[in-house]
Amino acid sequence: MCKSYYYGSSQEIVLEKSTKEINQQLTAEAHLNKFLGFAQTNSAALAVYRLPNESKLKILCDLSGGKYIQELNLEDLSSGFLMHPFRTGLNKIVHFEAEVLGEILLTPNDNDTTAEISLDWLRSPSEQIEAKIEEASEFDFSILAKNDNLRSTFSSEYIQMVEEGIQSIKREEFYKVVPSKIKHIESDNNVNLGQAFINACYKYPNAFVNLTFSAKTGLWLGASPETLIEDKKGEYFKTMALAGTQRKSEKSIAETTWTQKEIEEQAYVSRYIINCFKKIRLRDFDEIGPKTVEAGNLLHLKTTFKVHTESANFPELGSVMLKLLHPTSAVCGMPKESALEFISKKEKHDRSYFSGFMGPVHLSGLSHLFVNLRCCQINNQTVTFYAGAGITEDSKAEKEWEETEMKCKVLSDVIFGI
Ligand SMILES: C=C(O[C@@H]1C=C(C(=O)O)C=C[C@H]1O)C(=O)O
Repeated sequence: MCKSYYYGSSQEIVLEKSTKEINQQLTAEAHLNKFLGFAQTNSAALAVYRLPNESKLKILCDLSGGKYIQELNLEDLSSGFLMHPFRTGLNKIVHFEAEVLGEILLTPNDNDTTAEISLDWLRSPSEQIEAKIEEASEFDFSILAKNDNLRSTFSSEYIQMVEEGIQSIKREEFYKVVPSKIKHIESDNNVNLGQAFINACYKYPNAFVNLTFSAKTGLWLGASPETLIEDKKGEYFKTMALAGTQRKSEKSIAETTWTQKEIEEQAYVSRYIINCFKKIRLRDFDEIGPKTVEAGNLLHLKTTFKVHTESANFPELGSVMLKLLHPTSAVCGMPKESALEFISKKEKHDRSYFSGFMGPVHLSGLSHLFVNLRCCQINNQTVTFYAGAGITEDSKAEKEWEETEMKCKVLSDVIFGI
């Protein structure tokens, strides 16, 4: 067995494949379930993810269980995975160090999850840890928190919140707000997380599919369509304005039409991003869109913003923009402060990591953070789905409720088939 690891600076590791493969007899889902069991029994933090349109999934493990970050400064972080809640306070920013890194190649159009799949180490654990992963027992859901006092948001409550949002917009308190809801589904603690993750990878090829676990953040599964920042060192910086939602129909993407309400709703997000650029006097960027894009069974409007880092001469652009962007008007509203105040007053649940952001940092020169959407938290006996919808003056409350139902379905489909 030959292992070869190439480390760059202390902050950054350059990923090179080692030639060692373990346990050829396992399927991809079985590998993932073993890692989950290992992380739980050894108090480690685990992030499994598949970047949009990639065929490889990455497994990242921090044996110390991850660290709390008080003040987020992207440049100070070492190679790893970042989890940031919607609002800090009760929930904290947590960084998982890339101590152990592996990858699995998912073959295209191969829905056969029973196929044997090899795991390649990019950063290998010790022999002792490897043995522990191989021997790991099943993940025990009954050790997770029991959310007895939480219940699903009623449609009547959500509709009332939307109506109140529309009234506030008419009073010119803000232009746009994004109220969210939660939906609990009983699980009997029999969710096959590995299988749900692999299903999501095949079903949502252009999403950021993620499965994370740590005692500090809990257990989350998601398939996000939205980049918050993509920062490729010395090359480019990207962000996107994603908003406006409709169900995918028979029509082709080119034939899809949008109403004034959706066009305006998405334009607010674009304008918000351009305002952030203005604040730092950045004028030289490419603006691509708005274009119609698919996100599972839904369609959105998307504008991509790209900055060539070298010509902009702004080495800390990623960090600076992250602070300015979050929470964007795609998940909060515009102006940010008054929309946030509305959300804090009216929503009865804690958003936790939903509509926060997460993703790999400083891995092969790339930090790619996604807005945590189309996600759920898995607890003891329940799975909690989160979804929101952008409200403008022309919103129809019942339609917005239906939109949140469709968004919850993105993940409930891969977990429960409903
Ligand atoms: C808030 C969510 O999604 C966001 C809101 C959208 C909208 O209001 O149309 C569309 C995409 C996302 O930016 C969610 O998925 O929960």
